[in-house]
Amino acid sequence: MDRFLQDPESEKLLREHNRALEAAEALEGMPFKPKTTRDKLLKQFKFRQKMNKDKSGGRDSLSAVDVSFAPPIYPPCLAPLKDLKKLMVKDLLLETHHRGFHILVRSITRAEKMAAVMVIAEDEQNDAIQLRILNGKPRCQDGSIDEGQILLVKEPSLTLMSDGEYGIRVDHVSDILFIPMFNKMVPSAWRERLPERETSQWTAGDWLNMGNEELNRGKFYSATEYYSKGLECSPTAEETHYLLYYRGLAFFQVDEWDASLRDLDAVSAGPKSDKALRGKAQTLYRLKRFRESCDVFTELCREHPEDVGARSDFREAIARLGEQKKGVYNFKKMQEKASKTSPPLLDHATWIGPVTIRQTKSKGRGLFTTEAVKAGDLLLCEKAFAYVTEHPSRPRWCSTLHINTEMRSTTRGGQLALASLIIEKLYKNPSLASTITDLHSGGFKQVSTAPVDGKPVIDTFQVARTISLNSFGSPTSSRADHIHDACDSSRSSEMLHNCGVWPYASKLNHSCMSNAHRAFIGDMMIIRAAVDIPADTELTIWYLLPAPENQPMDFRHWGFECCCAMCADVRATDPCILENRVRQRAHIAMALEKGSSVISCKRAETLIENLAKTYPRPVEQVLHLGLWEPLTLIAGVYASQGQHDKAGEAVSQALAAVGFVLEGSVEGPLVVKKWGLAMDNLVVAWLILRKYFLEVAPERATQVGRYARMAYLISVGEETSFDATYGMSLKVADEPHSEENQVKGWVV
Ligand SMILES: C[S@@+](CC[C@H](N)C(=O)[O-])C[C@H]1O[C@@H](n2cnc3c(N)ncnc32)[C@H](O)[C@@H]1O
Repeated sequence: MDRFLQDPESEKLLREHNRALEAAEALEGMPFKPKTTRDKLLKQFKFRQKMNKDKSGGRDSLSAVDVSFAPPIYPPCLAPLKDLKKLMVKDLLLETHHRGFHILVRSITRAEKMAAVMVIAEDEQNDAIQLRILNGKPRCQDGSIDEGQILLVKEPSLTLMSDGEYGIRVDHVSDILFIPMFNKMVPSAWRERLPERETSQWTAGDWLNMGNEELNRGKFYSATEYYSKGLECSPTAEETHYLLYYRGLAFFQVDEWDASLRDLDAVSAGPKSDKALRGKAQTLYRLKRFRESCDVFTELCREHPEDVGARSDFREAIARLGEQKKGVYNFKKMQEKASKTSPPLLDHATWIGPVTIRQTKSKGRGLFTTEAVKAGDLLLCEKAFAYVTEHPSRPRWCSTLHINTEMRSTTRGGQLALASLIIEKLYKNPSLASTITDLHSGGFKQVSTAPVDGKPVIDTFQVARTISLNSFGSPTSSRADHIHDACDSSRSSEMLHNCGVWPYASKLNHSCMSNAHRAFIGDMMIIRAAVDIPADTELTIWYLLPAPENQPMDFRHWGFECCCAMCADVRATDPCILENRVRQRAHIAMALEKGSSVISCKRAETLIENLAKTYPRPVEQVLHLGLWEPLTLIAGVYASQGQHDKAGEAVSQALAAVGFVLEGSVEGPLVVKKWGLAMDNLVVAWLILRKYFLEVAPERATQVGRYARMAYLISVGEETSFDATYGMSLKVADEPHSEENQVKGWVV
């Protein structure tokens, strides 16, 4: 999740922006009289380019002071180009959306990529203007627009930019068209490279050669335009074959898999048909259509057994199909890969387990079990549809700051980048659009998604709203997070510096009394049952961790109020009692912080008893969540003193407070009859209990150790790394107590 900033600096920025915008709005409809000349605009732009380059250590400026602001919501242009009249820069009106018009310009600088892709462009009358493309860069995957590129903006909006200059702002990717030089709309004065009289005589073969030249130069978009033109010029069967084949390859290179597949599908038997088949299989793989990918690989291997290179790709496709069908993953390898790859994008398939999407009574859709499952069972393992990383070590000045004047908020974080990534992916591959448009969008009024001028229409604001309701922050791996938490209980949101969208898991609703738990390995989300769950039961997760002080949880961002027993109880509880709980917890923490003397432990015990009295209702009716932390804290202190009986007693009480029902003890086998909440340091709690059993009934300790593993499986998503994480600690715990045996960081 993005971080909402409330520091004075951000507040000031928001106020200044609001003032500037109000002043700008007062000028709506006034003629645009540029206060900055063409030369000055160019000079300012070049200065900014240099500053960015310096800040990013000489690399081109993909990072810099990124400030963006969300304008009032407006829909993308739905009109075809033929219905739009042409405008010049001098015709533009301030703070106006020029519905029914378009403007044709030529970039006179290279693009600068900050929060937006920015260029200075001129019209045919040499009037220059700043142009900013936000939320995606469909034609410039590296954020670059070459000098001389012809651009057409549909229904342009002239508005005040964050730097105080007026410019054309493009929020919807479908509102900007990249016009090839040979297009008839391009004025002859701008056609330096390809005079019209020349290209009008070209044959399909000429276009093919020109396309190949562009392909070899790595200008893939440009190449596709030449091949497309060639296909319009009555090509021979052989030329058609090559035009489609190379265009398919070029589309593949720029991640336009829908178009690539269409072309490679149409390449019939003939030269390069083995390569076309391989390209097709790879494209289907990218589209996660693993069954079809395997079918094409099978055909390829049958008809071209000499193509040994295809076999390793085929093996990967088979592995993905296996994951998709059976839900069997090599979690150990996944952990290794996630720890070594940045961003941690893992090449794995999604497995949908015994779950299905159904309508709930009051929460929209939800995810339900299709059969009874046990705590720890895998329910879903999903690959992120889109995922971005914002490293916390990234200096403040190069992190995106987003000002939303309408929502009156200033945020910093990855959601803006995530929205851009998704917009780009959908624009390039319309077949994927419904994955996002089907998600809950909080009642956002959707525009028609029918293509216009042969291109999909993407509403940026709809995607942004959907992302804000369906994306989640995530650690690079829950294991790393788990280790961090166990060593330092002061949980920091800075750990959640990645964010992504997992469309299937997005159907999970929240409950503080959740019965499922999500974990991450890179961009794979792993959902496991946190308790035993009957068939046909709605699964819920935590959107936010339940507050231990039992303050009412704030879900206004998602537009609901949690109705779980704990939240209902908090609402019904006298605020003085809630305040008392906060005070008691602070006193307990202070008592235990002061050292582990007998007196401080005794005082902490008394305070815990007092805290317990603030929960008048029995735990069967409402959990005593606020007791968990103090009880596990004191258990850790007792364990470190070798007082395992007291430690075991405190853990048993802590488990009961969060809903665990244990049966048996020293006399009989210890069995979890009912699982409670999947608390963060549950594993450590079980390990303290295990140590107690090692002292009093060693034959029971193994079972308790299994529960520790189970808690780890639920929390981290997999169990294979348990020994590496806790092995040393367990070994130490099994030995007689001594000061030196404490593994730094672990409380066991
Ligand atoms: C990520 S979506 C969850 C799936 C959603 N219910 C759907 O129909 O697609 C988040 C939205 O679900 C709804 N929601 C989630 N948990 C809820 C709860 N405990 N009570 C009411 N609504 C809830 C809210 O509308 C929230 O904005």
